[in-house]
Amino acid sequence: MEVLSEHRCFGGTVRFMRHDSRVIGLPMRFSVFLPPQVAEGRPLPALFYLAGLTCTEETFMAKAGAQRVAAELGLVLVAPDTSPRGAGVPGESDHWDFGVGAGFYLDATQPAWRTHYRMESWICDELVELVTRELPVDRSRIGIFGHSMGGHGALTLALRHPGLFRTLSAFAPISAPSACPWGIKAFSGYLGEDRAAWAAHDASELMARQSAAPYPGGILVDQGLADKFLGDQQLLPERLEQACNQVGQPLQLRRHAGYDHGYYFISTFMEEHLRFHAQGLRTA
Ligand SMILES: N[C@@H](CCC(=O)N[C@@H](CSC=O)C(=O)NCC(=O)O)C(=O)O
Repeated sequence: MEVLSEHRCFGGTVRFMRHDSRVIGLPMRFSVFLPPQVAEGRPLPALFYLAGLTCTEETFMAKAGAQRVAAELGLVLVAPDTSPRGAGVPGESDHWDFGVGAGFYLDATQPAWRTHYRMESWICDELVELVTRELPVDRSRIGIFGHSMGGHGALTLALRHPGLFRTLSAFAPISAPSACPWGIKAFSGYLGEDRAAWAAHDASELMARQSAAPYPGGILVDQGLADKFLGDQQLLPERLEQACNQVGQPLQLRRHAGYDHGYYFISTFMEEHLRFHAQGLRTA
């Protein structure tokens, strides 16, 4: 693991990191925030944040305003990049919502993409292993959250890997990707036309298949009502709400008048998400 840069922040440290990923077959970047409590020498709870389309490992650290409260709560923050970079797939940078910056947190199965576009295995296998080995992180107390495409990632990775992430929340997640233009484009490209394969990466469909509530302590989702992408039917939070109701999964889906899709919205509610996770990870 190589430290690319390091910045003091609220008594802790923001680090930008790169490592040679075995799973992706390329160097991958991520950022971490280590709170001041690392000096106490005990493993700390950690939160993985998955960012949205066009973002990098820097977006969350620079824009979400999470470090002050994470420093107070003693939470390590980990923010992975949103796709492989330099895979060399023809046309991979031609679209802002597919390819580079748009890995959709799944392992692609289609020939052009499947060698390098393996974001699910990178995060759930390699990165969790790496940060728990190299940083003072308690593997039994990891939570996950994310925004938009990253909200889809947080929800699906949590549901697909029971027990890995103890707490779960999202900002304006793509809640039913099989039924929205972004998801249909990404799933067709990465997974092909088999709709059963899509369902296994669709948060609402995964939730509807649960036999019991996977997060009995609840899931927190915030959604702005002035979000352009909500109006464009890209997010479909009502489908997640319906699936949660169906299986008895407690969901706090908070709809906020006037807020859009961007980081002004995210930073407004960031503190409440951090406290929600810290509370859940304390009792984990
Ligand atoms: N270029 C796009 C807008 C891209 C965009 O809004 N990305 C969002 C995530 S959208 C879903 O995953 C984002 O987080 N952007 C980073 C930011 O700093 O706001 C367009 O032209 O509409």
